[in-house]
Amino acid sequence: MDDGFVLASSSPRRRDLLAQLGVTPDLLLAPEIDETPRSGELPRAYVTRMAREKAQAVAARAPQPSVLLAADTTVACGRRILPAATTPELVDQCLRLLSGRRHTVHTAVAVVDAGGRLRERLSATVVQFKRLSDAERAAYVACGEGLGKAGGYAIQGRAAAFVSFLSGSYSGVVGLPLHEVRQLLTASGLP
Ligand SMILES: Cc1cn([C@H]2C[C@H](O)[C@@H](COP(=O)(O)OP(=O)(O)OP(=O)(O)O)O2)c(=O)[nH]c1=O
Repeated sequence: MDDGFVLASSSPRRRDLLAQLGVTPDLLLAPEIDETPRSGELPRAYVTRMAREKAQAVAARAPQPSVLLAADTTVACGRRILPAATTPELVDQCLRLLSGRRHTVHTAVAVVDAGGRLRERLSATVVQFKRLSDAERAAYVACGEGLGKAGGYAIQGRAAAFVSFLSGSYSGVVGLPLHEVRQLLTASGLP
C-alpha cells in the first residue's frame, strides 16, 4: 500500500485551504530545509526553489506517495525578499516597508505524482497597502498576528483592512493558490 496523498507542510492554513477543495491529506509531513535565499536570488526563483526543495525533502521520507504537495509563500517588495517575521521588531520593519506601497506575494506549488514526476506552478498576486500610521502599525505588531508570517502580516486576519487593492489569487496570498492547486492535483492523478 502507498502513503496516499501526502501534504508536505506544517501549515494549518494550507490544510484548511485544501479542505476548501474537499481534499484531506492521508499523511502530514513537515518539510525541514534551509530557507536562506542565495546571494542575489530573485523572489520568483527563490520561492520556486523552496517549494521544490520542500517536496524533494519530504519525498525522500515518504517513498510511496500517490501524490505529494509542497508549497512556499514569499512576500517581495521589488527585487527584495521579505523575511518570515519571527519577532515583533521584524513585523514592524515589514509593515514600515509595505505601508502605502504595492508588493507581490508569490506562492509556488510543487506536486510529485506516483511515478515521481514533478509538476510546478507559481502564483503572483499584487497587493497594495494603505499608508499605515504609527498607531496602526503599533496595534498590529501588538496583536501578534504577523508573527511567523511571510512579510509580517496575514491577509486572513486584521491586516485585511490594510489592503486597498489586490490583483491575483487571494488563496495564494494565504498560502495555496487553489485554482493552480486543483489543476496540479488533477494532472497528477488525484481523484
Ligand atoms: C502573506 C501571508 C502569509 N501567510 C503565511 C502562509 C505561510 O504559512 C507563511 C509563509 O511561510 P512558508 O515558509 O511558505 O510556510 P510555513 O513555514 O508556514 O509552512 P510549511 O513550510 O511547513 O509548508 O506565511 C499567511 O498566512 N497570510 C498571509 O497573508
